[in-house]
Formats: sequence, structure tokens, C-alpha cells
Amino acid sequence: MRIAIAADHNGVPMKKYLTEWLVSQGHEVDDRGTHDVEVVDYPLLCADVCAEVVGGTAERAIVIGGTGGGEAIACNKVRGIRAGLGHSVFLAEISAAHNKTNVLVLGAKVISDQDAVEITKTWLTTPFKGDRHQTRLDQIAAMEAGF
Ligand SMILES: O=P(O)(O)OC[C@H]1O[C@@H](O)[C@H](O)[C@@H]1O
Repeated sequence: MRIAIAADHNGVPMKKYLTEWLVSQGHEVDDRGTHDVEVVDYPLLCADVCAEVVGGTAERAIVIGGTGGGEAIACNKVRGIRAGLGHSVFLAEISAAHNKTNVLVLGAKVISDQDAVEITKTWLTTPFKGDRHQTRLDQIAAMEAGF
């Protein structure tokens, strides 16, 4: 899978760890930064990777922040993006199965690097359930179009 990844200054080590794992699993990873601990503004990073997903150069994106809270808000402002916080394997499973998220948001201050791998593995491999969940996604898409 083609995956775009970004992290703010809080998530750089986790991004490196997760990217190495993703590549070891055969994924094509586009690392959009940031690359050091200098403080950056996460909305710009979110906009960048979300544009990749919406534009089709990446199938999915992963964004890592401190908690991920701000990143989730920012990503969900982009038309066509469904971003979900992945603070546990259960959340990641529901995020994929119910919400068909195309962006996974992680918090480097909330979970460990090893947790991030397990959460990402679940998110990438859990199929969308469709059915009533598709109805809700359609309703969300209609909201997005209307506002
Ligand atoms: O590290 P600072 O700049 O204080 O705060 C940024 C973090 O605040 C949260 O919304 C985000 O998860 C982001 O990573």
C-alpha cells in the first residue's frame, strides 16, 4: 500500500520506528516530515498528507502528534478525509470497520512505539463492514457537502 506519513516535533522517533516497520512489511512510505525536534505547526503537515490521500498519490496516511487531538481535528477539515484517533487496537479496529478511515492519527505521548505498530497493523488489515456503517458515511459526506 502507498502510505503518506507525517509527524510533528512530538512524533519524530515514532514516525521513524513505524516507517521502518511499514517498509519491512512491503508498504511504500512517503515520509513528509518533520524530521527533527524543532517545533512545527501540525495543521500544515496534516494538510500535506491529506492532500496526498485526496489526490490519490497515497492510499492512506498516518499522522503522529503528541496526543493526536489537534491533528485529528485538522485532518477532518479536509474534504474526503475521515481521520480517526488510534490510541488502542480496539479504536483502530472500529475506525477501520465502522468509519472506513483513510487517515490514522497517533499520539506519541499516549502510546508506545510497539503499540503504534500493533495499532497500525490492525488498522491496515481490518476490512470495512459496510451496511449500516456505509449509510452513516453517506450521511457524513452529505454534511460535508452541505457546510
Ligand atoms: O507540542 P506542542 O506544540 O505543545 O503541542 C502540539 C500537540 O498538541 C496536540 O493538539 C497535538 O497532538 C500536537 O502534537
